[in-house]
Amino acid sequence: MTIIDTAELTKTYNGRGGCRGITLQVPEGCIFGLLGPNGAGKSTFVKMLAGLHRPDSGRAAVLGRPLGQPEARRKLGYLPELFRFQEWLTAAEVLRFHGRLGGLSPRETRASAFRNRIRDTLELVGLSDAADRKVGGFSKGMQQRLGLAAALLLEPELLILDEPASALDPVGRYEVRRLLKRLRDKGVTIFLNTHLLEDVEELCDEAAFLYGGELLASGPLHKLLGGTGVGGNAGANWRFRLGGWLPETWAELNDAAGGSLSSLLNLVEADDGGNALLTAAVTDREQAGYLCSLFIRCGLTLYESGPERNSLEAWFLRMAESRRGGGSQ
Ligand SMILES: Nc1ncnc2c1ncn2[C@@H]1O[C@H](COP(=O)(O)OP(=O)(O)OP(=O)(O)O)[C@@H](O)[C@H]1O
Repeated sequence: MTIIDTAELTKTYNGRGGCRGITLQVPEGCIFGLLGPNGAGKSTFVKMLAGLHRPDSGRAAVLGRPLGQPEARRKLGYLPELFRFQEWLTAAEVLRFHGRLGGLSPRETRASAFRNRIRDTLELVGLSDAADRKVGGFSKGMQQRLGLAAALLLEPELLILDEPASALDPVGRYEVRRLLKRLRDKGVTIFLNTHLLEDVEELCDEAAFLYGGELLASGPLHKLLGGTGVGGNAGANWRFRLGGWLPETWAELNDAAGGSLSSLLNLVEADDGGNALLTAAVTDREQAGYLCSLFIRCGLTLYESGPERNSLEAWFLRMAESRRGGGSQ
């Protein structure tokens, strides 16, 4: 099922800025990253999805229903880019208030099931100890965690997060990444607007790139990166550091793989000590895992295997540069 489906969606501010003609599909159960430089139109697009901005033109459906319909909004969790909470309330009280905003009756928000839900949600975002503290005394990172808790509170099917980790320290970012992966595993679709490319690289199955209010590219991440030829070989997006490499190793690996290796794998460098760096254009993690098992079967030591670092950054810069070169701005 397509969870977000837009066609030529447009919103400008008195004819300026915003975003124009955005046609985008987000499949169910994925983490989708929205990328683009400052002022690209990302937040404008996200606000339309969340029902906060009315489009000037175009069509969109969220969770199978037209934008802004209460039925779809009930299944949607939203963390805005700029949030402010009632400083005089405690964290638990803020969430109870969000329960009311989400359509629960006063009785329902006082029920023990909902109190437990508040407790569990605060635990999910690492705020258990702060449940009864006033939000006015929270650090920015704690407030962002509370914002995430508010978005998660009513167990949404779609989570729209506008810069969810911008105020978090490295541990907080790691925890949020882990939480988002767990939610995806449970079937929640996550739409992520972020400048943190390492988060996109690690989390996102698909992504879109906005520039100057227009959509320049969208699709599965490995296809987007592959299309630009970023990396050691055309489309390389995975790297392996190996030990025990000998001059005859390549031929052995190729035999073990049935002769199909050169279209997939690229030997970037190998030294006399047997250390080798290889890159590959893999289509998914399973294919990277297959290569790892191949290396081990051939007696190599696998020191490192993971996404090619900075490939997304290189892609991002190229996309922005190509557009600037094209004189669109
Ligand atoms: N309320 C507003 N009134 C007038 N112009 C606006 C308003 N909100 C956004 N814009 C303009 O629309 C364009 C897109 O802004 P938007 O905030 O959607 O971009 P963004 O990609 O989210 O940027 P950032 O990464 O800096 O948050 C910008 O040129 C911005 O100045």
